[in-house]
Amino acid sequence: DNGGRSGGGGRSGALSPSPVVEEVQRIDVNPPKGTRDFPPEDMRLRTWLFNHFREVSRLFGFEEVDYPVLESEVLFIRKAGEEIRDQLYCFEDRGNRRVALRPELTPSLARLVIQKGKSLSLPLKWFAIGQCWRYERMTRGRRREHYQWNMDILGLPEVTAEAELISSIVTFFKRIGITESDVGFKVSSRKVLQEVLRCYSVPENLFGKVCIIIDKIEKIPIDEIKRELNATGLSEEAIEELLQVLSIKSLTKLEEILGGAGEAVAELKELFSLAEKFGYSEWIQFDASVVRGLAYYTGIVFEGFDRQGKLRAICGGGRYDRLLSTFGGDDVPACGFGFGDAVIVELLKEKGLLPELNLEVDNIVCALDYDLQGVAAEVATKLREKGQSVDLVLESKPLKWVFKRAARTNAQRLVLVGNTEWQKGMVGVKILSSGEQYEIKLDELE
Ligand SMILES: Nc1ccc(Br)nc1
Repeated sequence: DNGGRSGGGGRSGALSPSPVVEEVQRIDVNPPKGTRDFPPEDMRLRTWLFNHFREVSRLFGFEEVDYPVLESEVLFIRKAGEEIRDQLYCFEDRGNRRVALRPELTPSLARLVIQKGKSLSLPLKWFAIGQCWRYERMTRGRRREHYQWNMDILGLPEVTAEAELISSIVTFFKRIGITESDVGFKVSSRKVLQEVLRCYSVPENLFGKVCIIIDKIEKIPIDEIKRELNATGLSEEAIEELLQVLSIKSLTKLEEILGGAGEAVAELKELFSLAEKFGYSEWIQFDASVVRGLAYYTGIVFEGFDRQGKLRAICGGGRYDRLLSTFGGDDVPACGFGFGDAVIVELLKEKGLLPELNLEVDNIVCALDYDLQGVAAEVATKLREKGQSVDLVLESKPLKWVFKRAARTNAQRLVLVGNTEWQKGMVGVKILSSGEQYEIKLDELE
């Protein structure tokens, strides 16, 4: 029903009979397993979230970057037993190249920094929001893609970099109404682990593997953790000492155990002192059990958690000073974090903080006769040149239909182009919130 209005124009009511076509089997119109569509109402929430990511990144003076979602598989082949490796979305392309859909953004950043080499002036502060992938057996029915906000600082060995990154995440949380009573950061340093392992002369090359096993400490039974640690060659004594140290939740206690000479305690003390200055002391706590699940972290690590303990980690990050050399590049001190788009939405739902996001349009412009469609286009163009959004009705529709659409699109103003008014060079205007209506010359419309 095209509801044709008075006047010519528009297509005839009856469509010419379509040619006979064979029955077409309907395709599966759902997105591939583990992936999402973003219809308008979901896209509004995603845009709202990403706009906060971008605004915080801008406030902190970071530059936006991006990389291909498809990377050479070699970027992600690490032998530390990481889940991210086991679930790599990798395949052989038609040129017989081993490629992967990126599971994270940091290796791409490292690749680009090596590629740019000396042309980059350090320190660099880059941020990205990118879709990341995993290939997980759908038995667990979990998602295969998510968007991650990353912020990274390269070229700064000082702990001020980690302190700045945590400050940026706190800033983000505050902007969306999340407080320190909702969320905290568990902070530690892999140098704690390193210092314990060195006491038992555990070879450096086991460090990554041990970290990945320990990262599972709250996810699998402790006996399994001990078994896996034992399988790396750690002695029973070393395992016991390690687990003892990992249960420490106070920096003072850690200092008693490790002594004050090591880098781990010194760096963490500096971080907590900087947190005071940044004003987010209430948000962070030392927790030696935090190691994070990526093999390349070398120093301070942190993760955002919900204090009710209902959700998975909200975000996480840390220092990774040795990543570039694993790709044959010259090492550059580096730290960064990843912040996914899924857990944060669950948290906002939990806290009743999901924003009401409706479609907004300034004007809906409609010609009352199809012959005036050109004038309506002129009106729309003038308003758009003034920066006003216009939903231009592109067909002959009854006024009832126009009002219904105006209500659905939350249009602020209805501009009607009718012959009577247009004879006088005027258009009709109706303010939809108040019902006020008037005629006005086109060039006075603003
Ligand atoms: N790394 C990664 C990628 C995609 C999803 Br969903 N989760 C984790």
